[in-house]
Amino acid sequence: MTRVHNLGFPRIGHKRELKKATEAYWSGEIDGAELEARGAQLRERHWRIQQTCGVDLVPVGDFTFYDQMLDMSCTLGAIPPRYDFAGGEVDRDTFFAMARGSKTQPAMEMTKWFDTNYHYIVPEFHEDMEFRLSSERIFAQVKEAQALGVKAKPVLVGPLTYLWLGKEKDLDIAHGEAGHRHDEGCAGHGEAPRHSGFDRLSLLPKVLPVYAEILAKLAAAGVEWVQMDEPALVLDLPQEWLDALDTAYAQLTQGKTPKILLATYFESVADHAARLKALPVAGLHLDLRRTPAQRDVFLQNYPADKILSLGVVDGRNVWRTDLDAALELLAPAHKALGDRLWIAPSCSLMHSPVDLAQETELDDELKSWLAFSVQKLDELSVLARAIDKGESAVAQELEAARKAVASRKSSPRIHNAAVNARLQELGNDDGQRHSPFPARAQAQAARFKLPPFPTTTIGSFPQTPEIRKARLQNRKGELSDAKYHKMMEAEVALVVKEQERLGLDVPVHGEPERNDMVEYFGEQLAGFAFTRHGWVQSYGSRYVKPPLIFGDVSRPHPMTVEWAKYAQSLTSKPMKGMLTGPVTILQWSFVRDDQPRERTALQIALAIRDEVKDLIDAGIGIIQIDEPAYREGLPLKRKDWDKYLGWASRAFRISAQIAPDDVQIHTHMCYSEFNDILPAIAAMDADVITIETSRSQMELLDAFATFNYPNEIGPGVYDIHSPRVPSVEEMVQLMEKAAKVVPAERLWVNPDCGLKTRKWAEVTPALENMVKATQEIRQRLA
Ligand SMILES: CN1c2c(nc(N)[nH]c2=O)NC[C@@H]1CNc1ccc(C(=O)N[C@@H](CCC(=O)N[C@@H](CCC(=O)N[C@@H](CCC(=O)O)C(=O)O)C(=O)O)C(=O)O)cc1
Ligand SMILES: N[C@@H](CCS)C(=O)O
Ligand SMILES: [Zn+2]
Repeated sequence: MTRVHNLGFPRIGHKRELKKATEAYWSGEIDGAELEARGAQLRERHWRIQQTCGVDLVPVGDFTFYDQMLDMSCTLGAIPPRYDFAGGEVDRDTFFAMARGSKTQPAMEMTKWFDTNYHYIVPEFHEDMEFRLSSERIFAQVKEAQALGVKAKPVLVGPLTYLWLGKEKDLDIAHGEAGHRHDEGCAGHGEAPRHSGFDRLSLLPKVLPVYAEILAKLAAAGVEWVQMDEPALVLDLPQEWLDALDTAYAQLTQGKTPKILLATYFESVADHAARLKALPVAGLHLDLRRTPAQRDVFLQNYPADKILSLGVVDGRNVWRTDLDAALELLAPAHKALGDRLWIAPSCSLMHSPVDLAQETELDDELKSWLAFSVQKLDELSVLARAIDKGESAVAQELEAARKAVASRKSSPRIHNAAVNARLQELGNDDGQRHSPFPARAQAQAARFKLPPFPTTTIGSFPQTPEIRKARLQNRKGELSDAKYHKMMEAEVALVVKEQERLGLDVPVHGEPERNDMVEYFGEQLAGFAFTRHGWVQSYGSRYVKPPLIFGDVSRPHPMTVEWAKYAQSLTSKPMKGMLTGPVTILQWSFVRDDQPRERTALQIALAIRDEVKDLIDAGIGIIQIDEPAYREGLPLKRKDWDKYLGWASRAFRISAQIAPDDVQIHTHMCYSEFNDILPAIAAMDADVITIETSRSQMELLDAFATFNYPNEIGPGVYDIHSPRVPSVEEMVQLMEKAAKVVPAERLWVNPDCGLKTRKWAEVTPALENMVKATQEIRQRLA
């Protein structure tokens, strides 16, 4: 029999119960016992759903109150000394302090999980670190599952991936003497200082005994299979790390342990096929959605003592699976492996929304094209029955899938001749602006007459509970469109007035009308659909609802122009228009899989270009096109980088190209490390880039200087992920540091990112200080 298993189920709950429970706990509304009870309820519900869908082996340990990497750090006792962990079991307060910071200590760093929009808590390592089993959570959850009659397959982050994704830190940082406190809003900061004399791989011999202890305990608890997630294997790992894989798994398979399923996903591991086949583990999992070609490489001489799990249902996207194609992909594997073939989603389903059944507002046709987590598991069950009992046993299901796939292919909703004609017309146009940067800079200086070190912000101002509540009431029909619009206008007026009072040189409208910087645009563009409940976790208790790109993209009407015009009418200063860029919209949406991403990006670029034109026609002279996901879109394998960076920078340029010389185009980036892609950032040719740098103390700018970045830069001087108000002196110092590496006439002053997650009580004094710091720096340096 073909076994169906799952790599992970979304933990957030159908109605975001996890978010509500954790936030209620943080605010003191519920106590720890209630939080645990709600967690247990969610786990039970999710296990039952998976059983009902026919999953034979159910993942356990995929549930966490914050992040699976943080759970692993707690299990291994990898607690940075600054949290004063006394040993024993890691308590809840320590766990959340590591995630979000405490009154006295900064949180741990957070960064992107591979090329997803999920962020994990980065393990911190120091040379003398000791590891010790410090959490019983995984064992307790296994027991909980077993008591419910669930066949549990515990999931652990494997030792190689765990170490690879962590960072060496100086002990003074681990002790909390450096760095700033930040809260749960912190996502993906710049490169943390690395300890030069120590390599985290040297910790492997210390970490393995704890893994061995965990495995032994799981075996004693009657566990048959453990899933070890080793997605780091899809990256370009150094040779010594690959060699360490052999050592690690040789050690972990000694003695009485459960069988190990080593899971890889997000890319191919075909380059390591021989090594992986020779590992003493009991099975491997491959992501065939990303790279179907892996199948044959692994099937060749696949060891007779191993099972092979094939991920044929996409865990990262929302489209219904073409079951015929999946069966075709599985047929040779079944022939070669028989019952040693397992099937699964390509990766954990935590990157997919929970249940399509909740989407009562989507039209039937579109809905028939989709599968969320629950439906994906149903698809696997159909595939298993088709393999085991023949296609006639699931004829109806296969026919329904066939119809849906055919309807999606041929639907007139997908194709828009005008969009394709525009792409055709674009030809190979590289999107260069009319004049090179120096000429543009001159025209812009003459038009805007900005002072040296101009001050600005990144776009959003606090999204207050009142704003969110009004939006919800409007959606429910309890607040009319007119009243909602008036409320948002009042907010814009308040934000503009506050910026005038503060003396900011380039104001923004504050983005109060936007639920999210991508979803807002997705809701207005043709070719996009949006869901009511399609949330996925972005980090901790922060979730996003990615729009669905199902067809050719175009812009039926202006999206931001009225807001920008209104904001401009309130001030004589140049109002900065605010757009999200094509790569970020692409990256943070569920994208169509029937055409290359590049083509979809270009379509979005043309839609954004239309908006840029309308903003310009409305008199807006400065326009920011945000690209925080530019780095995240980078392929996981270096060999694929150039191709991506070529089309990504072109898509950005195409969106901005229409701007005449005296229109200043800004872009903004955050949440990533940029040093390795500076030429591609320069190739975007934005007049000004505002970029996250304050947390790394402007380290990033060294790279900008070395590369001789040609255009203007606003290195963030205020870490908006922290509630802490930076002092004037601190920001002066950061600017002085910046002015040492970038010519003063090319520098701007601004925060690291948007202020939407902050409170006014933090924002106002921080911006006051930022303006004071600028006045000082002008006196000293201008
Ligand atoms: C910059 N970041 C973003 C990423 N991806 C995006 N798509 N968008 C981003 O901004 N990736 C990298 C980072 C990740 N950072 C964040 C930061 C903050 C959030 C966040 O705050 N998420 C909110 C949901 C935002 C949203 O869509 N809000 C809607 C709906 C609000 C809502 O839940 N309403 C409730 C009722 C609320 C009430 O009564 O007060 C309801 O509908 O039931 C809106 O504003 O209308 C979150 O809450 O998690 C995400 C990623
Ligand atoms: N304009 C957006 C960018 C966030 S990355 C904001 O200010 O929130
Ligand atoms: Zn940002």
